[in-house]
Amino acid sequence: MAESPKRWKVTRPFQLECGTTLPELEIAYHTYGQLSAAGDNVVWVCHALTGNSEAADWWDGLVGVDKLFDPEHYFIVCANMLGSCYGSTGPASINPATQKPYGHDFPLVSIRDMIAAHELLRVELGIEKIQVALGGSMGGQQVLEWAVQQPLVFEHIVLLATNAQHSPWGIAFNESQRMAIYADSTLLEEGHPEAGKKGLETARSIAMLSYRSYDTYQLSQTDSEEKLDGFRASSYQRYQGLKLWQRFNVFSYLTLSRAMDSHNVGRGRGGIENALREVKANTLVIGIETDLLFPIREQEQIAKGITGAQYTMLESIYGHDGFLVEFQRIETLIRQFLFSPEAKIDASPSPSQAWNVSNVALPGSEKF
Ligand SMILES: CC(=O)SCCNC(=O)CCNC(=O)[C@H](O)C(C)(C)COP(=O)(O)OP(=O)(O)OC[C@H]1O[C@@H](n2cnc3c(N)ncnc32)[C@H](O)[C@@H]1OP(=O)(O)O
Ligand SMILES: N[C@@H](CCO)C(=O)O
Repeated sequence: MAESPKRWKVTRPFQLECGTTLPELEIAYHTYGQLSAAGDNVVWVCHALTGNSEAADWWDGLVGVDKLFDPEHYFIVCANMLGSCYGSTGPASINPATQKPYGHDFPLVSIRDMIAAHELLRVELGIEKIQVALGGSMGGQQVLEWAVQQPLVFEHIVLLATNAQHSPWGIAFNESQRMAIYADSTLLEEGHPEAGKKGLETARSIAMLSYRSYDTYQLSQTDSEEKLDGFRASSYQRYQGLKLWQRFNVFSYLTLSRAMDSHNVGRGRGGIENALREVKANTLVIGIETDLLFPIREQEQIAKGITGAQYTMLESIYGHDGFLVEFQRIETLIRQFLFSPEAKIDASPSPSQAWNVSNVALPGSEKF
């Protein structure tokens, strides 16, 4: 990370939905800009599974000087989610009871627990209203859950490539990744320098198949010469696994994938439709045509359930990861939603474009 997050320690016990209590809580977060005297310039970004609180880094097309969310005008907050490994309390944190990292003993956390932590921080920062909250994937799950819980806090929400309840399909992907992690016999080996490495690498490789699409692989990983073995797509899978291992904690990965599975805004609220009716924010829902993991019918369901919500679909070859990559087109959609609300964003998906594959360059494709 280019800039270290701020850290706020909550020294009282933090009750989790599963019934366990964390004796204390630390929240790592970034802020950009200043809260206005009227408190009317807050933008809150929720990051996705392996993201962090440095929104101006991983979403630099949207957050930063001269960007849509410019710190000159907005007070932008992004907090590392509970259970992650980028500064907030998670499996890599020291368990006060043992004075050792929680590791595999870290309790089950839910999306609602993450929102409880965000809520503590919101109050600590003196924020009463959030003008715009936005997030994709697991970040969108958090924003939606929060807007259901605290309808009066939010003016606008933007939900990208997300859902109201994590699907059996999504849970199955997550379980397959957890199976890969547990199949690595080094995972719980104390003192092993690379405990869980092979498992996490394999999990990321499986996950990539759900984040991209046939066309992304076709475009970036087609071999230029005929061969029997040693294909580009194979080395890409291995590299993506290694890259995650180098920046992530395997126990956080297990924790966060379980938290994602727990997501259901309808739980204990009489179902999803009832829950979505609670949302009062002006809402924009963005789906990605090629998203295999959170198919667009999930975003259509959210948009149909929230009164007055607008829905639009992005045509993109990036699949689910499009919410991290297609920031220019996302910026245009959000700008229109926020500043030209009278020009309704087209809610009906337009017919698919035929992609001219030779014209599309993917990051990294030139190197292999
Ligand atoms: C500390 C941190 O970095 S946290 C960063 C914040 N992270 C997040 O917010 C999580 C979400 N982000 C992501 O998931 C990703 O970063 C994305 C989706 C935005 C982009 O994914 P990327 O992996 O960067 O892009 P892509 O899939 O095109 O892969 C490019 C990489 O694969 C490499 N690559 C491409 N083809 C091959 C191949 N055949 N074999 C081996 N490596 C390959 C490229 O050289 C490039 O490597 P680099 O990342 O070291 O430069
Ligand atoms: N690429 C994203 C996918 C999950 O939305 C991540 O690693 O967080």
